Amino acid sequence: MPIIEVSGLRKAYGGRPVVDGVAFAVEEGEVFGILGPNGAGKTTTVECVEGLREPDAGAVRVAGLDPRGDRDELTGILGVQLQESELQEKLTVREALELYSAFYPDPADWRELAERLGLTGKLTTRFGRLSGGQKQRLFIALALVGRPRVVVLDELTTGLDPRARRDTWKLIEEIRDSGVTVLLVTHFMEEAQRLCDRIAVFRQGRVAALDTPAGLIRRSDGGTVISFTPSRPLDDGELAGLPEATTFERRDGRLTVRGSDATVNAVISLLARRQITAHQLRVTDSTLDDAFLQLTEDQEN
Ligand SMILES: Nc1ncnc2c1ncn2[C@@H]1O[C@H](COP(=O)(O)OP(=O)(O)OP(=O)(O)O)[C@@H](O)[C@H]1O
Repeated sequence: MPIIEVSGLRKAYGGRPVVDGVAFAVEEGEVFGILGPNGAGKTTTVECVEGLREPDAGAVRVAGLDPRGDRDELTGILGVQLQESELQEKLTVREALELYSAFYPDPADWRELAERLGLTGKLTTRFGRLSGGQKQRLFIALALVGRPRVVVLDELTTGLDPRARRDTWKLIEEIRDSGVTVLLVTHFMEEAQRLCDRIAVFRQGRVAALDTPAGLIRRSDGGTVISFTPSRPLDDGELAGLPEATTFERRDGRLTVRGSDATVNAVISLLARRQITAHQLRVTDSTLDDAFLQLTEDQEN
């Protein structure tokens, strides 16, 4: 049984639907990503999962519980990343951890969490004096202190420097490895590609696509990209005849061909047959960025 089930979810503000028939199911132990342009309905959806907003229609279940009807029970299962404003500036890290531990009957050892999150040296520091990255670590610790089965992280690494972001990714992987299910809203494609087992791409209040990162990339026309500067010009007719090639373009003498592995092999044998050398040859996979842009290109913000 999926640990999170959302079906037919609808929410409108002032008669304007912002979530319009969203459905997805998250399996226990997954890192499930929600991607989408600004205003696509991601936060509204996760807040319905958290029980913070009331859907107009549809059903949400977390471990079989109704997030609004079974709020008390849900608190023991679901860990939610806090927003900054929800902590007082003067609270120290230790006080915050102790306070939140007291909310749960069987909390995790907050000292161990602080250690795992690199906060041991900051226990007496007031919240208002923590850096952005340290605050994020504290929010993760607070989301985990109740030993949740599911954590919801909404734009967790926004505002973090590249190192803090990478450290946070490692943490999410550790959380996942300890068996916790993670629902992750993010705008960072690299983050989604690295962390998520599956991703729902939202567009205008609906799920435009739901697949693994690799599956989403495969669906886009991108595929594999080979680019090189040929030592002699290549004929358009020969390029057009390459198997599974979707597009080719020339810029400043450099040729870029999109297609599949078969296209790449055909390009290499064509070059060998014509005794053409490929300078600065690069073969890359198209990225989640490409897939995301294609899936969401017509959303009006
Ligand atoms: N309380 C509210 N009252 C009126 N409109 C709202 C309210 N909350 C959200 N909206 C609108 O609903 C739409 C979806 O908002 P939501 O926050 O769910 O989007 P999002 O996908 O999380 O966007 P972002 O990536 O910018 O965080 C937006 O157009 C937003 O302006």
